[in-house]
Amino acid sequence: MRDPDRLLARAGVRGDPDRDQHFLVDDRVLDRLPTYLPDDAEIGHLLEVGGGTGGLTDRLLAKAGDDGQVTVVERDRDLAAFLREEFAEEVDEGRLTVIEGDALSVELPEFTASVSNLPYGVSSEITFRLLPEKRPLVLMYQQEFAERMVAEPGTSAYGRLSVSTQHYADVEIVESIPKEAFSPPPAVQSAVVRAVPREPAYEVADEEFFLRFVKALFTQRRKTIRNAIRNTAHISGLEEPEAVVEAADEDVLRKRADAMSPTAFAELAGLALEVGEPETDG
Ligand SMILES: C[S@@+](CC[C@H](N)C(=O)[O-])C[C@H]1O[C@@H](n2cnc3c(N)ncnc32)[C@H](O)[C@@H]1O
Repeated sequence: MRDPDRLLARAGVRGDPDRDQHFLVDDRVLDRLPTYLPDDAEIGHLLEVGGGTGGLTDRLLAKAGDDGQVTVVERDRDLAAFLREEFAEEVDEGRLTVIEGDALSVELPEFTASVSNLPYGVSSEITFRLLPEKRPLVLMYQQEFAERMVAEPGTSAYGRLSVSTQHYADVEIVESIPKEAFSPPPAVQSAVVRAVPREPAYEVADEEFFLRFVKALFTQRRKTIRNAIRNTAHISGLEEPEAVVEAADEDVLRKRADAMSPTAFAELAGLALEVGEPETDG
């Protein structure tokens, strides 16, 4: 395996925190990251968002093996050029593709799994690009963000992020990473989250509405669901919030958003779609 300190030296860069550049320089952490993929994950095509100086790219190429491939998306032009040069052999063999561009807007390949140390400034947006692809993900975040993703109902960290993440996948924090594992060290501790996709317990016909509805109800997390549905129709886009209140179970209406499981949210969103006449973008 390539030494991450040497890669950093060869790349001749200093990570720039303003551009979300914190490079992993701890060999042991780098070695462990791919091992967090579930045992039955398909390894054929691994995606890495934010390649940096290539420490993780190197491990992913080893994980993918001679028959597999890796695609790295890197926004920084110099780093993308460095990756192509450093891994020239793998690029020539067709085992590595380096896409220079913004992971929020470039076309992503059909990957089978992703392992990435995400740019923290756009963690949320990237996560919601990757989750709907329904592939296993091992992603690194700021600790506090990771805790919100995996939080359970009734806890202070539970919110919109927890519900919308857990709708798509079973998620858990598999490791916390100290700042010293990075160069330059970020301001806060990091955590690795494993997300294993599964069929939602309740499929909502319009996912965009579901996410908007959850967002709306959490703007009033201290109110009952009954009042939150009524008060947030301008956010959820429900034309007939009262019809939803009439059709929903009393047990649900009495709860607060932070006590509702992701499945309960999905069921309520399904009902709201049926009777609440939500506005649609189309
Ligand atoms: C936290 S660093 C991780 C680098 C490397 N994977 C590692 O673990 O050492 C994030 C990387 O993402 C890149 N980056 C930042 N914003 C990006 C974006 N919107 N799209 C693609 N790459 C981005 C940065 O230039 C940086 O190299």
